[in-house]
Amino acid sequence: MSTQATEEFAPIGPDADVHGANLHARDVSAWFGRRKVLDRVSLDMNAGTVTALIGPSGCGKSTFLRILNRMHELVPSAALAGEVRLDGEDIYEPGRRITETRRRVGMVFQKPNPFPAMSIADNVTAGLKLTGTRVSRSGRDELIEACLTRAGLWKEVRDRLRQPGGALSGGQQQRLCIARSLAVEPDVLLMDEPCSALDPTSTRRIEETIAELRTQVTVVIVTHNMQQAARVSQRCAFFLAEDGAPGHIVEAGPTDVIFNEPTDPRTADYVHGRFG
Ligand SMILES: Nc1ncnc2c1ncn2[C@@H]1O[C@H](COP(=O)(O)OP(=O)(O)OP(=O)(O)O)[C@@H](O)[C@H]1O
Repeated sequence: MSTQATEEFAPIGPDADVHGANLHARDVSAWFGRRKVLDRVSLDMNAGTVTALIGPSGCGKSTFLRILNRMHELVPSAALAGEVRLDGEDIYEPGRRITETRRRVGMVFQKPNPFPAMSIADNVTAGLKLTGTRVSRSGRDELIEACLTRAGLWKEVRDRLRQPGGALSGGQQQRLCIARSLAVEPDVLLMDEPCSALDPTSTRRIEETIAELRTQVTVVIVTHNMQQAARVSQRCAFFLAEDGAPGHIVEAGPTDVIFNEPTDPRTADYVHGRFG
């Protein structure tokens, strides 16, 4: 598969104004009860970069993603080892507030999950209460417009901001969830198969949104869709869990290398659809 960047997903120039944080995982292992599901995963996810996590079902991609914003520990039997640094700071350092990490590292899930009865506008600002952020009425309107614009939804909803979020299409709901994540000004946006419940047109729209977000926030995306990984990401990590062993990274690097000249034959077999 060729991974030549199209004009739409062109590389950012050296002078581009890049926001977002650098996220570094070092030797991350994870368990559910006594079962080890991830083994010493190390990965750099840098600002200005969309990093795609790829690999067969059950190899630990979602678990790894959830470790990056401290959601893994919500499962009672879950344990982990290793280090995750957000711009150099250990997010698991004792005493660090989980809410602050979750504000800085947002998450968009597989199934769009807006508050269905809440208005589109209120959905965008729903996260502000959780983070204790206060905004004036005019500031709030500006924030709603800015976030919906960044999520690529503004033009479609600007005349119906008072309508419920649940009245939007699936693809629009997912962009509303992206807008809601952006409202708390995260440094990193984690996306767990954000398009798997969407039709091809909505998928394309979300991919355009990801391309636009790239300079604003560090993006890490789990996807089963190889074309999507090739289209949206600049770096890729291939996860594998072989014969019941815990998941690990076989190979990580620039997306065009992973797709066109990977080092490991298992990577080539996976990206070319020969297994998984
Ligand atoms: N809450 C949980 N309790 C126990 N085991 C779990 C839990 N969540 C995931 N697992 C197990 O951890 C392993 C990794 O799962 P994970 O969902 O991270 O894989 P994945 O690569 O994201 O899979 P998929 O692509 O199918 O979403 C799997 O064996 C799974 O069964």
